Amino acid sequence: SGSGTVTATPESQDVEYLAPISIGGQSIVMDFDSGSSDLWVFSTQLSATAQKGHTNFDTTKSTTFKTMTGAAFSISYGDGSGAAGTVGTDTVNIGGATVTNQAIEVATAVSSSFVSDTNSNGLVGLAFSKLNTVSPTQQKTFFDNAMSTLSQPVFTADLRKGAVGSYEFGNIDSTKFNGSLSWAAVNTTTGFWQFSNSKFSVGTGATTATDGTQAIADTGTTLMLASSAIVSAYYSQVSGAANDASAGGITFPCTATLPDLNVDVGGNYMALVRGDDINYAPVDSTGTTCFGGLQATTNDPQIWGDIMFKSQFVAFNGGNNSIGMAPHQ
Ligand SMILES: N#Cc1c(N)n[nH]c1N1CCCC1
Repeated sequence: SGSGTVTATPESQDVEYLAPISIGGQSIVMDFDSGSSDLWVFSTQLSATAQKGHTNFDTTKSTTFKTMTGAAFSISYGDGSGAAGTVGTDTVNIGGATVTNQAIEVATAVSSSFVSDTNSNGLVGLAFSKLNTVSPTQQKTFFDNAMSTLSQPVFTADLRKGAVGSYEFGNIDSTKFNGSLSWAAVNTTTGFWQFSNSKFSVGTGATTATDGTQAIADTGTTLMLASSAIVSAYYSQVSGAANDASAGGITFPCTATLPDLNVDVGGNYMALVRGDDINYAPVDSTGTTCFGGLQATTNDPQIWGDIMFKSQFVAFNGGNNSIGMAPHQ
């Protein structure tokens, strides 16, 4: 109902951005992910080992939780991580925006990377509901459920490099970006917030066309995974950049000057990704070699994650299936 805003806090090295939600009155810090569509949470039904260090949702302590008999979920992510469990409904409140019958996916098993990341206690999936994994009856995302009662059918991501930002539902705060938003059509067939990317330029260089590539806006991915055309053109302008097998991707001297990257979004907006944001982090404590925030993927669509969000304020419009961007204020 109305609107709601929560603070988005980066984990160390901006690996992911976490925000608090309330489930049946229990406050739980979650990873907000515009690249998936399940709301699942650590629970007291997990093994004691898995629960250790986490906030674990306890269905027995919620007076509003209702079991969804016979329902189950099982989700696996591109990085090999995953979770599975049972399903119920409860009241979810995110910064004031409330859904009373939200499907809550109660984890009974989670993969090791989730267990070890004790800052995060589950995910809030914000992609389209067609990707939700609940069976036998697919469930809707929080945003899908909230849309009809939000002041506007939108949510926004204001993510910052090494600093707190915000997620907002139902309102677009124009004090958070420069100028006006540029809107692009979203292709909803894949279930992602997917748009066309037809060209790019590096620094002040010439614009290069890309043949019909697409990209998704994915807050649940740390880096910006782009086509090899973009990535090779970009790093050709960075002296000392090279693929570094031991680091698992392209690295460069931490002293390198990184140009800005301009990427087309939907054919009518060149989104600037700051070179400074593409210097992701040193690969080790010596601070000599740095890991690129821009890495190559053969995946189509490309997966534009948090590195892009650090330069661009992003609005997701579920009313007309469009995505809006503008440089942060
Ligand atoms: N891999 C991956 C991935 C993605 N593309 N969006 N969100 C992801 N995860 C959320 C929690 C773990 C991975």
